[in-house]
Amino acid sequence: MNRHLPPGQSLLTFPDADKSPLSIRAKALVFVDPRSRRLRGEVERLAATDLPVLIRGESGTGKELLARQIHRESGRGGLFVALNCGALSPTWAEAELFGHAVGAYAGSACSRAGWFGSANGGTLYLDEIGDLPLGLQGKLLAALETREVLRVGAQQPTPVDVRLVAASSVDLAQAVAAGKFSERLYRYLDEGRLELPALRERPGDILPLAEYFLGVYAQRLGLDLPQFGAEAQLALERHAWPGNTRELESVVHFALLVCSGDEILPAHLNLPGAAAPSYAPLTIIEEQLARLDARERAQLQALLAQTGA
Ligand SMILES: Nc1ncnc2c1ncn2[C@@H]1O[C@H](COP(=O)(O)OP(=O)(O)OP(=O)(O)O)[C@@H](O)[C@H]1O
Repeated sequence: MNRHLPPGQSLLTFPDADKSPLSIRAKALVFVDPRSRRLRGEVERLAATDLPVLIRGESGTGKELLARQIHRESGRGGLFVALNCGALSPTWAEAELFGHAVGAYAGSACSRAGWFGSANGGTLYLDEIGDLPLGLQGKLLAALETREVLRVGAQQPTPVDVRLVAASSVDLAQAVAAGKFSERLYRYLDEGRLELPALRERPGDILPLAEYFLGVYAQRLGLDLPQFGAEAQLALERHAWPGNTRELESVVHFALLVCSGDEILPAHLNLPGAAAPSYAPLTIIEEQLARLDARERAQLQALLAQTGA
């Protein structure tokens, strides 16, 4: 694994990853491209402060992994609580985020802390913060600034100490200009800004990430570790990766599953424009043949023989 990684800070492994609440995938951060290495320095600097952080980056670039790293390096003892703002229920968003008191709703026999309260002493990661309803944006800012939260139906505020790390795939400055995002919350978040470039803008990360994922999946699936052939490496480097690191991870996972030898070829990557994989059409043809009667099968086989398939 990581045969081509240069020595030094390129792979940051999490020693206690198995014991931590981090996802099974998040066992390391691969930073090889000069832009990623610069980012690594900014992450270290911001993690040591108590500043809120806004991570801007396309979907699948690794924003959540970066947010987890900020929490890890901050030394905050509480939980890392991750929430996608687009997944909040339109009806219950306030109670989901800020919690509720006993009896706030019919049948609510106990109080709940909500996502915000659950991150007390830790870090609240709000993905796609631009999707947070405008009314809640003001309440979020008030809770962060006063370090108190008023649960739905409560008479008294509850003290909370939460560090916010937010992420957005859209330009929040434009959302502010369009009246869709609170300017005050934007200014609050803008104190700690991290730009996570798209994978195509940090090409030096592509092969190290691919090798890292190959090693992770080979180990997890108990498979021998193949190598990326020179042409496959070129295909990986040439692809534009619209789905960023998440897309690369699934391409590598797929390649490992369909590669039968010890070398991954461009066809195994199944990238648009790459050589057509040899296994898929054959499988489809075999399936089709099995469904036909003897006469149809003979006709199709004759046709295939003519076309050379
Ligand atoms: N530098 C990296 N090193 C190792 N793995 C990475 C790196 N960046 C991203 N990944 C992996 O890529 C996948 C996508 O990352 P993540 O979920 O953090 O992206 P995201 O930007 O938060 O995506 P979304 O915007 O869709 O929520 C995850 O499996 C993550 O572990």
